[in-house]
Amino acid sequence: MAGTLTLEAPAYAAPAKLNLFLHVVGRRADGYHLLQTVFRFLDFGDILHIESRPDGRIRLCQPIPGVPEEKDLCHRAASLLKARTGCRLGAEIGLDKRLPMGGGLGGGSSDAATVLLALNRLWGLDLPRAELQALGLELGADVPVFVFGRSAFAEGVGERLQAVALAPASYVVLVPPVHVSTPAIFASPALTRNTPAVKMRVFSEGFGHNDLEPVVCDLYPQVAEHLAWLRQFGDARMTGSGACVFAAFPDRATAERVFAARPDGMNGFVADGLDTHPLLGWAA
Ligand SMILES: C[C@@](CO)(OP(=O)(O)O)[C@H](O)COP(=O)(O)OP(=O)(O)OC[C@H]1O[C@@H](n2ccc(N)nc2=O)[C@H](O)[C@@H]1O
Ligand SMILES: Nc1ncnc2c1ncn2[C@@H]1O[C@H](COP(=O)(O)OP(=O)(O)O)[C@@H](O)[C@H]1O
Repeated sequence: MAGTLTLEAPAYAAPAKLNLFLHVVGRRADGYHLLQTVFRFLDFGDILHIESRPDGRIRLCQPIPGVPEEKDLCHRAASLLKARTGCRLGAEIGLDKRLPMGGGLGGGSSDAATVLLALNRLWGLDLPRAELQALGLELGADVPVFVFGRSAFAEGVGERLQAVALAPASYVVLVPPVHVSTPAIFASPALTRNTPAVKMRVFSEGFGHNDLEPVVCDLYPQVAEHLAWLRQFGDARMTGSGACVFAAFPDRATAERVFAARPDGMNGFVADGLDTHPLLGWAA
């Protein structure tokens, strides 16, 4: 890895998430949408290398092309934690970006949560999980669930979280070659915002739908095409505000077989669902 990170710099996982369903149940006075969703983590994601720096500087070894350093969610997470705690230490952060950006897989949010969890310990801060979740919410609506660390039913804008048990599953995830703007989809007049709210005790596979999906499919026919292909094999859905689509399979071999049958030029990956975030034990 380039930069000044030592070869021993430990690696921290930043898993992808799927929204198994995503209902828009209302709108807040500030324009943000009230959602109901179930988040599931995957055993595929970005990898971060993080070390504490004694000089107080926060430095990204390999900034993402096109994302200014001060806007990068890793940098913003470290800066926010430092500012709120008055910590004098800094951080050296290397990011091995594997997740497509703006794909609805929560890559940037997951990176931010991993930085919060890792630096909380590396800087010896010992903030409780709930405080890290609240800091995460200032960075983005999807950050708290990654700090929460368990498969979750989420409400509000994603900050009210309740753990749910999910059956083991392997997922085929397809990555259509388009970049969907989350604000543009939420702002669309075509978006329905009145799916009735549900109470969730147990999640059953196949429940619900994604209210953002028809809006994205209208604007980006490639997303509709990827969904149509995957629907030959299972209950395919879009995750988040897209563009990625996924379907669940009971075992890895079946998922691998479906993925191998995809047409030339269709990209994606196969991943297993996780029950807990790899850094779950890093906050109390
Ligand atoms: C749709 C979801 C579902 O998990 O995922 P992604 O597709 O982004 O992964 C999230 O709610 C996205 O969360 P996140 O990506 O953190 O969004 P933010 O940066 O907080 O918001 C981007 C913009 O989208 C709109 N927005 C976002 C969330 C929400 N509940 N209502 C909104 O109206 C707002 O215009 C906001 O300025
Ligand atoms: N570390 C980061 N990784 C990914 N995206 C980032 C990061 N920091 C800032 N961003 C910005 O956040 C946007 C959303 O990225 P991402 O979280 O990957 O998508 P999504 O919210 O659709 O799952 C990107 O288009 C990018 O401009």
